Amino acid sequence: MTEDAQGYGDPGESPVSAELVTGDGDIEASLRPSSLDDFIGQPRVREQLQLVLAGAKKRGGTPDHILLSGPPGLGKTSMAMIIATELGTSLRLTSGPALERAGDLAAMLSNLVEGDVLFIDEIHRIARPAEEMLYLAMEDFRVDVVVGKGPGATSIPLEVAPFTLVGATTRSGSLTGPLRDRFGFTAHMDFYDPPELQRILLRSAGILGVHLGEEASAEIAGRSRGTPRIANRLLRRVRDFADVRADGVVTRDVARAALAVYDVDQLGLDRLDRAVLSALVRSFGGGPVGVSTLAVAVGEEPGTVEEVCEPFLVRAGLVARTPRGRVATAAAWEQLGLTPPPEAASGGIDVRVNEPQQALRE
Ligand SMILES: Nc1ncnc2c1ncn2[C@@H]1O[C@H](COP(=O)(O)OP(=O)(O)OP(=O)(O)O)[C@@H](O)[C@H]1O
Ligand SMILES: [Mg+2]
Repeated sequence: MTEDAQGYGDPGESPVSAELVTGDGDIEASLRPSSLDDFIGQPRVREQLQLVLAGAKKRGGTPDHILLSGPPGLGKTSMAMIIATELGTSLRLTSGPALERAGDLAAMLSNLVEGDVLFIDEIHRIARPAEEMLYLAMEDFRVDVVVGKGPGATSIPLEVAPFTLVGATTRSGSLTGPLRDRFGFTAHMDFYDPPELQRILLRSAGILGVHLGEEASAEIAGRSRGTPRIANRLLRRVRDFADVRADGVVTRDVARAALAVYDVDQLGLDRLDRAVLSALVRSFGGGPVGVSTLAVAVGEEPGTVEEVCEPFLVRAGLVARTPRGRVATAAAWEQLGLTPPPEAASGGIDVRVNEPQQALRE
């Protein structure tokens, strides 16, 4: 490890990490939207869910099982809680890793009351025996509990009260086919655009009692990587700065100064992201270069570069993955204040945001 490398700190603790980190917990709970109307963004998912829930209510039954899929910090847990609230039932919460043995799940299922929402977070990490038990429970609202071992083992059928399973996953691709097929509805959560993040920030500021100006909210929204969790975290860092070094009011300049202290740039890149980008452009002429070579250049583990930095650099259109290695796009050169060589890949455009406008013009 070089000294430089230590300077980046633990990537999981970066202010722009999308993962839940120490200190997020209690605050996040207080910032969760509590109804579908309160939930900002994801208009398609909200409309679809509204129909699923209203349909079930009208028929007086339980809704289909629901899978919420999408990257960390976009509101899956919040949405699961909203589903239970909207149905007027209670939420029983567990997670894939907690369901190690089938017995763990059987205990959970036998305690359900009719209409309950069973929320299994990180459902892709559920152990195989529990998963197989879940198939039957989802389909027929019963489970077979095996008692004893070997030839003397008997299987006792157990009724389960009709319930709605809500599963959340950041990796819907790792779900087995049979499990995925048993969900009647899958909601794909997508990254938020800056105006939506701005509304989320203004709402959070209201709850936390932070004086957040319109321009300041735009400044923070632009650096939040499309992720409400990051937006809310940056808001808290900016609030600290405003309370300690200013008069508590978050203006655009206060937000900028605060985010500079935390090394979060205009695009929401942190120090390690910028180091990777700089190595790619300055040391390797823009690539192509292999991810492990790139990792050595910044003194980080290849896994960290690949899983922590790269996804956002690619999404932001700064880096392209090619069969020959990683390549800097023209936007990456420009981001570093350099003139891109003519052969640099274009990229650099957030296709998702631009698409609808494009369609309107045609
Ligand atoms: N649409 C939204 N409106 C307002 N706040 C939101 C919204 N979506 C998420 N948040 C906030 O972002 C934070 C993270 O949301 P949540 O915990 O639901 O994400 P998640 O998708 O479950 O993440 P993970 O994959 O890490 O479990 C919460 O504090 C929540 O209040
Ligand atoms: Mg969650």
